[in-house]
Amino acid sequence: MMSFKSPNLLLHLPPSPHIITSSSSFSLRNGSLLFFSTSACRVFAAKTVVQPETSSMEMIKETIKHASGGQDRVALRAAKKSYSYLQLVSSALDITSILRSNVINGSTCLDGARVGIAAKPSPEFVAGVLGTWLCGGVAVPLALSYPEAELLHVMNDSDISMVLSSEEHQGILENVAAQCSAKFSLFPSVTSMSPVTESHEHSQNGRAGMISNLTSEVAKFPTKEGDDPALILYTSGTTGKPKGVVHTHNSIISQVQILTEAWEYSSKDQFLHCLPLHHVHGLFNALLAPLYAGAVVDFMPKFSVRGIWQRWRDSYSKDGYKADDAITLFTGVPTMYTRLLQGYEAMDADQRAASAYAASQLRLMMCGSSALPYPVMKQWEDVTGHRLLERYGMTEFVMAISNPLHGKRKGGTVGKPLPRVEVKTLSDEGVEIKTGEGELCVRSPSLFKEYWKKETVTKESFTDDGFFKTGDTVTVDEDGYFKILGRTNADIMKVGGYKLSALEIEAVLLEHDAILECCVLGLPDKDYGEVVCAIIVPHEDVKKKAEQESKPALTLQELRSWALERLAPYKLPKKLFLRDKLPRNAMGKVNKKEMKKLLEAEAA
Ligand SMILES: Nc1ncnc2c1ncn2[C@@H]1O[C@H](COP(=O)(O)OP(=O)(O)OP(=O)(O)O)[C@@H](O)[C@H]1O
Repeated sequence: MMSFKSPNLLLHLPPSPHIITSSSSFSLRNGSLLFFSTSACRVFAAKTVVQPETSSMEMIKETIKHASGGQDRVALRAAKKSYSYLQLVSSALDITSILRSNVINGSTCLDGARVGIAAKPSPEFVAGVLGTWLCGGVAVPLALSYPEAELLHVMNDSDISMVLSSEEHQGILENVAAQCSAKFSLFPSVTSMSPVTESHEHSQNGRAGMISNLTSEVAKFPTKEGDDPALILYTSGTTGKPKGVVHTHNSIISQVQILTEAWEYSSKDQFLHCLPLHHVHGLFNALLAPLYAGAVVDFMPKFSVRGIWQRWRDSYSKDGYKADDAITLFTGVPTMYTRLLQGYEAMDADQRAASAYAASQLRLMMCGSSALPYPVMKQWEDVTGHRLLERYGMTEFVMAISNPLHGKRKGGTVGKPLPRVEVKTLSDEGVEIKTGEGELCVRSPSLFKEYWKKETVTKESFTDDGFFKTGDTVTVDEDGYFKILGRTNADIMKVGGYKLSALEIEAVLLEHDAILECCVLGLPDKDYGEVVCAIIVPHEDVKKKAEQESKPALTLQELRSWALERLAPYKLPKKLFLRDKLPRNAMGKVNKKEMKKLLEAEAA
């Protein structure tokens, strides 16, 4: 019996038959099965739940055998072109040829060799990851915003054998590849659908031919187990130097199934995607899980406030019109919603009405990666009617806790554990606690395997019973909803005898009319250990008015007397810095460790 390592080669073929063989070591229930075909191939999604250690070669072969009929479905949209599941798989197979001839002299298995993927969100990126998995490699999505030195660190650390790059990034990547003795190739371009193929139904004979090609092509690839590495993602480095987080085929398939189930992703969904792909938010929540469910992913590679509102208005209009390619799902980091609200406020009355209506028609809007400030959540709800679904995740386990799709979404919390995710809270002494503040620990089928080449750090990150220690301080409310108080070593300040959450203070300060953005952190103090310090970006109009009057947009005294009614005295900021903007990374996060160093240097 042939088995295959990549459960992630998932494409959608409706109407999909139920595929169960007596010889299969898996069962098909509620998820979806991604599925590849030959150069004339296609990816299918069949509802399934994969048991651990299942090989997807079996599923692919069985799916091919039973597949019949159906259209050439759209998987992706990018730059006004559509790409079918079939075309993606076809390109993935082209990529296997490049990898095989460059990395392993024509043999079939990369055997865990690392392949750097350098492309903006595009069909090339997806085909690159799928092609790497298909021939036994480990995909390493590269951060395109990284300067050369950081790219070199990541590529040397993960010991990359080959880089696949788009033309746009050829200059820098060819150079870095040469410095770390990795092979380099440009992506072959992915053919887009013509308007004819977009609506064309393949004949039964045509499909039979494709399926038979697919079967023979796929059968040429080697067996790998579900616990083999499939993906290395580098952490953002908020808490230290970026570490390579190794995910396996099993952890990936588990996560996409968990998300599909929790948020009811389906083939009826169309996801507007505008996040980077080297972080879990953009890669799993907005790409792999929707593709697994057979949805369409619509790439907008650069976040654009105007572009997003426009895309929603093109999807729905107040006279009841709904476009065929209407967006149903959206996810973003909190700062994106802040910017979208600013864009909304700058519109005239008619455009506001049209925009608010269009946004209200989406099925689901989600938020995460950092704390969603309550004022932003409230304003978004007032404008669009959507209470944002806030969830909590991390590179090491992707998503673990979420507010519900149906049921109460509680502001200021991230909800409850997702299906099949176990959590516990440990006190400073390492004892499990049911109330009060402590470190969140997570055990889930989506947990990573290890930090790349960091055996000791990996070991230290887990409890004896296999829970991953997140480094985040949390509390649980009376209904079992989790509240993230922040990174223990960056957001939890020790002031006098108190442990204070910077995130809690930030949420309150953001309610001040003059404050657009803020960051709270503890600066060293000889009397109190640390003092609360607020770095504030004032609203543009407040800033302009203050400039005209030759005074600061906000003084520490004004801030403290306003906050006195809302915060305990020991939580009031003792230092205030006004800034034009906050230094944020690709996921909208402020690196507080870096920020502290800068402020300390400034104060010295
Ligand atoms: N909804 C949320 N509310 C508050 N914090 C969140 C939320 N979602 C994610 N986070 C924060 O983001 C962290 C995970 O992000 P990521 O894995 O990118 O790590 P990082 O902290 O940004 O970088 P590094 O691991 O390199 O320090 C979580 O541990 C948590 O602190």
